Amino acid sequence: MESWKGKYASGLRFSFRKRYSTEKGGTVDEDCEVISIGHKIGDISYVSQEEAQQIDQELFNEYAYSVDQLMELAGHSCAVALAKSYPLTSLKKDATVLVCCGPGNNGGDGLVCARHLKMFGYNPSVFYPKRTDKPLYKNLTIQCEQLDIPFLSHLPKPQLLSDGFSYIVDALFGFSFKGEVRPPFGDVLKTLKEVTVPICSIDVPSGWDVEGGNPDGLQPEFLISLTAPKKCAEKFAGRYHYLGGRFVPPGIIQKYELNLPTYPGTEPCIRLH
Ligand SMILES: NC(=O)C1=CN([C@@H]2O[C@H](COP(=O)(O)OP(=O)(O)OC[C@H]3O[C@@H](n4cnc5c(N)ncnc54)[C@H](OP(=O)(O)O)[C@@H]3O)[C@@H](O)[C@H]2O)[C@@H](O)CC1
Ligand SMILES: [K+]
Repeated sequence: MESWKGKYASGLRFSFRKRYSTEKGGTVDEDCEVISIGHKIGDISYVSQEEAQQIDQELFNEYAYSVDQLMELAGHSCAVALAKSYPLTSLKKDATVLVCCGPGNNGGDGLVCARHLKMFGYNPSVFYPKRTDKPLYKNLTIQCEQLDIPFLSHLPKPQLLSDGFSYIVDALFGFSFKGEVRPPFGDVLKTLKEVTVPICSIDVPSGWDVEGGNPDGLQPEFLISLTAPKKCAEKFAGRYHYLGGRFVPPGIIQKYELNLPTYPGTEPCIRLH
């Protein structure tokens, strides 16, 4: 398992020696290492909502990535992390999965993830209640439809969901979620809270404050943080926490003093715990 334990290779690394005076008048030296200013070794970065949005904008505006590119990498890393956590052989024979997609880019990640899950041999369905007319989302929807991925017209009751799906991917809201949940998503979140199969959240557990979390909200079993974990991820108590979205350039890591683990080999994701 490529689990990560306090090892950092990205960001800036500083070694220095601290000298302390002792009560008896002598001195004691201590070797210290700091990875990225402000973070002690062993600390992983958790970014604020504002930082996440700034990084997002910089990737598009300064680094010239398109949203399609990053969404493809992000959604692919989600599908890989899910396949590692819930291998086909561990699921019921038909390996049915429901992907719930929201109106923004988190929902777009969900559509990409559904497509890759299908390519990996899973049997995804999509629930996508609030669509946009933007070509990117229309294309992602057509790509799924062309793979015979069903789109549900309504969300079944919790019992039916628990009986019908091995796990449910929560791609409703990511780092731009703010305030009280607005319709129709209040009912969706209420239903998801009652299912007994694992909930797997992309980037932020939906309905959680991006920084403060939500002790009364969804309690996912799986979370994949994209780019860098958001502050609310410190409150994640589920079984699988992954980092994905292996596209953060060194300039962003340095500017935002990000302390992130090194992805092993060619992996698009890494398990944090
Ligand atoms: N660079 C990266 O790291 C990359 C990030 N990526 C992904 O993008 C995600 C961020 O996407 P995002 O900015 O589009 O916002 P997201 O969180 O999907 O939600 C916005 C939508 O939610 C709605 N909404 C908000 N609050 C609400 C409420 N209380 N109740 C109801 N609705 C509410 C809001 O509605 P509106 O305010 O417009 O009415 C809007 O429609 C990020 O988490 C990651 O998954 C990757 O794709 C690529 C690389
Ligand atoms: K989510």
